[in-house]
Amino acid sequence: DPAISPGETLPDSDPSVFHKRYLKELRELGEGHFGKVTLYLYDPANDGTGERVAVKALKQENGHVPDGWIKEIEILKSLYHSNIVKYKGCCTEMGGQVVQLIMEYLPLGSLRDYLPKRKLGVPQCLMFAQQICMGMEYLHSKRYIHRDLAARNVLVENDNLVKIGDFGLTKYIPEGEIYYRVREDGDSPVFWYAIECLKESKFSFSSDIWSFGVTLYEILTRCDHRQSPPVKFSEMMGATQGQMTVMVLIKLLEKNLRLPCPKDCPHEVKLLMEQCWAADPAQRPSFGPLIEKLEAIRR
Ligand SMILES: C=Cc1cc(F)c(CN2CC[C@](CC#N)(n3cc(C(N)=O)c(NC(=O)OC)n3)[C@H](F)C2)cc1O
Repeated sequence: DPAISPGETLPDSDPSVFHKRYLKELRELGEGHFGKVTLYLYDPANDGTGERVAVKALKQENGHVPDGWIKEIEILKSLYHSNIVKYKGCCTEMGGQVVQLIMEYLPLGSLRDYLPKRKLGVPQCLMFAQQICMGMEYLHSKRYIHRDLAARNVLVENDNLVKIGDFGLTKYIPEGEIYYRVREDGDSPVFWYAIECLKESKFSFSSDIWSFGVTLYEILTRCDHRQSPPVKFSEMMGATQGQMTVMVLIKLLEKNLRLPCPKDCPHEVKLLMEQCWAADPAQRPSFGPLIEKLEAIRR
């Protein structure tokens, strides 16, 4: 007897397996040091009725898949939270020598694309900030540190929902450890880095809190380019070049200079940002208490 009876269809293959031949490139969404994110239509019926997906791919590695890349895919695959972008699957090529990460597509893009156009009020900005804290609290609960929290990596689903959208620098912190040590790489987001990251490349849950403070600053400036952290810090530092920048930035932070308070920033929010930027990592709040504080302020 046939494997399946006439009229019966084969159960759909694994929905997390995406076939290269059905991925139709639409446009590039972003470019990173190690690869890029591209918008595709996944159209197996080949009639344009498919769904749009965001595909992250590494720049062509010579034949082998870096284990850090597999780690990033495994991390996103293991995360289920309303404030974290959804993993959809993978597309493998050349017998697994190239693996692409397939995620849900959020057409409104990142906070940096969205906020300058939408002119939201402070309560809505604080709601977004609170949702970032919820996603980050969940990430930390699984002992991951993000290491690249910034408005450019937060996606907008709609006027009431944002999601952390990229985990390119996320690392696991083993039980009993506090810090993750890395060698510096070229284009680190130094203006989002805590002082101990700049000085000793020591990343921790507390250094994510510092980056959240910078992200909150960005949200309150509505991601106005003229007030962006690189622009603002460069004004405070005067013109610098290359490695000098980090040294001058460290000096400035050691003198307890910080990003200025955005114009319509409530006083309690200013205090909250300054706590996130405490020189001593142990003095910084964690994401749970930040959620409560933001709840109290925005209500
Ligand atoms: C290989 C490493 C690497 C490559 C990169 F390009 C980037 C930078 N990239 C991150 C993903 C990005 C921003 C976020 N979050 N984004 C995701 C979506 C989505 N899922 O819909 C989206 N949507 C959108 O723009 O709609 C108009 N943007 C945007 F592509 C920038 C970071 C990296 O580590």
